[in-house]
Amino acid sequence: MIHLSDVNKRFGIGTTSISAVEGVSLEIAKGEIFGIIGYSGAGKSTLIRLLNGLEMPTSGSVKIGGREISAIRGGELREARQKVSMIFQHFNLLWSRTVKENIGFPLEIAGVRKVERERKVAELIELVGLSGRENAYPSELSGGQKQRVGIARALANDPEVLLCDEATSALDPETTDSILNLLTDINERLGLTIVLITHEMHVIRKICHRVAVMEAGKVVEIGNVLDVFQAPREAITKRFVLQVTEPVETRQAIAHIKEEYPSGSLIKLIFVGERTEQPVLASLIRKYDIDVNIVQGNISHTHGGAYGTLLLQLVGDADVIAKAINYLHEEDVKTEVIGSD
Ligand SMILES: Nc1ncnc2c1ncn2[C@@H]1O[C@H](COP(=O)(O)OP(=O)(O)OP(=O)(O)O)[C@@H](O)[C@H]1O
Repeated sequence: MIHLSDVNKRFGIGTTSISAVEGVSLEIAKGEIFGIIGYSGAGKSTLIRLLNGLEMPTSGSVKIGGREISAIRGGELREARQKVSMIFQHFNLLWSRTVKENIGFPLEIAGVRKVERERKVAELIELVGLSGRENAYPSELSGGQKQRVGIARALANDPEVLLCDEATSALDPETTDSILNLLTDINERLGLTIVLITHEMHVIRKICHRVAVMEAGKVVEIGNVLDVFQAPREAITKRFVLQVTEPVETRQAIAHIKEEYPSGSLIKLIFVGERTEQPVLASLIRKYDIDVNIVQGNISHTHGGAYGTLLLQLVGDADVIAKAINYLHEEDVKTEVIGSD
């Protein structure tokens, strides 16, 4: 559906030019939810703007549905752009228009007749769960409802690709989840390809099939979300994964435990897929003469399956602890020793 080949985008001229996107090649399949994560300035917005033809690459090729966006102009480019819609962090709604009128706006521009427009708007209002709010103005809506209007408006022209630019960054966690559920639902129902950019790993974990990590204009890591969670390669990816698996409180708790209980070993167990449901810990306690303290545990659900971590403090003879860790390996549970006396 989307094909980028060695795409570069530079801004400015001569020595003052800056490379916003550098040597990016990637393919996004039809119906995929693809996430691009990176810190501020990594080049995410520029990359997403290259996908809807708002920016043209300095070099390289950007193809959507087989059409070379960087090679077409005028009416053909406008038509290609209609196949790619976008939603924004701050919704970009028209404040003087009602929900209905905002959603119908792209249809009005496209010259769709009133009867047909009203039918389509009613269908979209139902799809995004805004029934009853048709005549409200944006100022009367919550953040989540505003984004629902943004989504409905983006879907009005039956796009093939939906680009989401930090679409949940201005929302609270609960509303974020409801919008992410809506995007998943739309992806499944309409087979829509979704490309989203974010700086939050939670968003990637919750809805994306694959993820690309961007740093200084380059894609430094790419893969299935579950694979990246299990085995992040780059330092920056590890930091993003920690956002979800080890929040700041956990890191503080680990530091505290290391101080309070300097004996034994502090280890992290990583469970993937079906392993998250097996009683490995109970067997460990039964089999080995060690004390086991549970420090923290959580399970994250991704599109590709479950991913869980458990932090344990093992206290006992060093060789028994080594045997216990070996047993965990035999049971296919990955471990990481965080500290030992
Ligand atoms: N129109 C422009 N002119 C000059 N420099 C630009 C332009 N747009 C982006 N840049 C620069 O390109 C780099 C990448 O910016 P970009 O906005 O794509 O990053 P980002 O990952 O989306 O960050 P953010 O989340 O803060 O928007 C930055 O150094 C930025 O200053």
